[in-house]
Amino acid sequence: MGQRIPLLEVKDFTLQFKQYGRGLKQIETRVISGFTLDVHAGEIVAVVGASGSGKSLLAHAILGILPSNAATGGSLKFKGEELSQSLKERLRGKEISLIPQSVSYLDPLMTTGKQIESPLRKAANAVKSVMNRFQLGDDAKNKYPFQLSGGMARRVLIGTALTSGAELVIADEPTPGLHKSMVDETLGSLKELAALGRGVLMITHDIDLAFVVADRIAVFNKGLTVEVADAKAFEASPDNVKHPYSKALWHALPQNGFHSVRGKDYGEEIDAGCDAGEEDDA
Ligand SMILES: Nc1ncnc2c1ncn2[C@@H]1O[C@H](COP(=O)(O)OP(=O)(O)OP(=O)(O)O)[C@@H](O)[C@H]1O
Ligand code: NI
Repeated sequence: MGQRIPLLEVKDFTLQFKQYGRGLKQIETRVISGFTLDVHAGEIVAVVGASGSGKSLLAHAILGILPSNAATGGSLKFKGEELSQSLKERLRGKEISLIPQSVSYLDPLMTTGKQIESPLRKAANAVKSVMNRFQLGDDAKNKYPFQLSGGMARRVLIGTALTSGAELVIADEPTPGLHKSMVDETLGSLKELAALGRGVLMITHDIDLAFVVADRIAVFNKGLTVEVADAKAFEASPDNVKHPYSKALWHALPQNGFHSVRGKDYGEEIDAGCDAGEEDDA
């Protein structure tokens, strides 16, 4: 990727929570330690890690939407500029867009059509094509979030991020519960964004999804990057990755024998399965 300045640069990033223990004693819990990663324009980088390992918090830190008891260290830069809270707020939804993990991020007071339209001003054609692509027909357009099924709400979130024109799209577990065809549309859309020169950070616990779209895969375990690997090489063989945790993720895949690795080395059971419950609205 040469000397180009990355779109997103995460360096020695740490995240901890202040919580009250017994007797009002404050304790700090470290969730992310020394995380380093960059995303260049035109590439898809996946962050793969187990549930509860801090992946969503990383996304929320980049967007400036962390809970108030969180404190961070290290550096987050967008196009070479340190991301202060005020810069994050200026970029959010414009140059940096999030496909959130939870559908509760939809604005309850805005119809589907308006949500998808809102990051833009008047690109009616773009809105229409996204609505068609994600099977959100004219009837969906006038619905409010409480009237949408889970799968439909998820498609609205994806559509909203796609029309935003953002240079960096962060997709936090974008596909659970979607039909296979919609999973393919979503992954295809992320690839198109990268082909258009945008950067995509895709967060997932499902390494197979990462193999389908990512150029590079950052393996994340308990808030630490254990390594950043070339996606194609990683998919081809566990010999192409260095860390035992990455190798174990590969072996845990169904097509590689489903060797679930019990956790004494990693502190948890590695689950490479996909939790894809089928979409509930068709
Ligand atoms: N406000 C908070 N105070 C204390 N701990 C928190 C807070 N919010 C999140 N955590 C903890 O931080 C950890 C990481 O959470 P996060 O949601 O980033 O995980 P994740 O990797 O996205 O998991 P999943 O794959 O399930 O989405 C969790 O163990 C969670 O309990
Ligand atoms: Ni998460």
